[in-house]
Amino acid sequence: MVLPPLIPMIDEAMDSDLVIDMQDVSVRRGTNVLLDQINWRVELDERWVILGKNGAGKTTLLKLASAQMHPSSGTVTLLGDRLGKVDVFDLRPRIGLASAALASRIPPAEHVSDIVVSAGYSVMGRWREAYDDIDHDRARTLLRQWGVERLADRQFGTLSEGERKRVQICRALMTDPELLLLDEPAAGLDLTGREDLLARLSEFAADADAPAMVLVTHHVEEIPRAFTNVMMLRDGSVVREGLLDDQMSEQAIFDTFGVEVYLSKRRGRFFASVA
Ligand SMILES: Nc1ncnc2c1ncn2[C@@H]1O[C@H](COP(=O)(O)OP(=O)(O)OP(=O)(O)O)[C@@H](O)[C@H]1O
Repeated sequence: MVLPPLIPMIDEAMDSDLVIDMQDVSVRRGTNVLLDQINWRVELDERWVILGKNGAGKTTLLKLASAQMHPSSGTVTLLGDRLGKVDVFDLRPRIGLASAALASRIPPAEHVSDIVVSAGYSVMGRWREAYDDIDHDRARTLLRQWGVERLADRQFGTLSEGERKRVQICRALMTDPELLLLDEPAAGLDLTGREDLLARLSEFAADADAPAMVLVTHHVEEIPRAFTNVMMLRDGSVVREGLLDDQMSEQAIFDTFGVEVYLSKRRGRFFASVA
């Protein structure tokens, strides 16, 4: 009798810390190849930054990682469930997502506390659901942790861009997700707003109880301290992938962005200027 191979099955079953597993993933639209043969594994204790210029495929990658899109080919497994074989409506509450596209769907008159508390029901704002005290307590705690508790009763449309970003992160964390995806969280912020947000993200990323994190950005200056890994994308293909300190180099930036830079690292942060 021929026994089935046991070892690969055991490996897969035991790796419960594997949050994202993409194998040979491509996304095509007509003749456009948005992502080409991506292989990517994210573990629970990892904090990834996705770097690339406009059109590199970063948002497409996040759409796969947030179960908003299926690949044209290859396999995407999120939190142990394979896309195509799982009800994405069960999966999505386990994944927190903050992006400009989501923010643009928040009605300006919606109250901050309602935007956060309603995340558990995958609706925007209060709708007609009745929430438990425990939900309201969690929303308040998150708003306090991210420094925006005083805004709980304000309408979203009256907030500054920096305040909006932090409220979106609170909403993304409301369901206590195992994976947090942040699409350009520092975009549109002034220096103070950016540095405040990065400090908070750095502190959060260093917390061993925080979820796995993936942050998309165009700028190396926007990589928070305590981030561990990087994927650099260009034209839908991976240019570099691995530990941040191993992969970040002037050559890697040139290969990704097509521009020569001086790259430095100061107090745990990267800085690039054109050479
Ligand atoms: N539905 C579609 N049909 C055809 N091409 C598309 C479609 N959606 C996206 N693209 C193209 O795929 C490429 C990757 O888009 P994507 O939004 O993932 O890039 P990005 O790295 O997030 O860019 P940015 O930094 O500007 O947000 C772009 O060239 C875009 O024009």
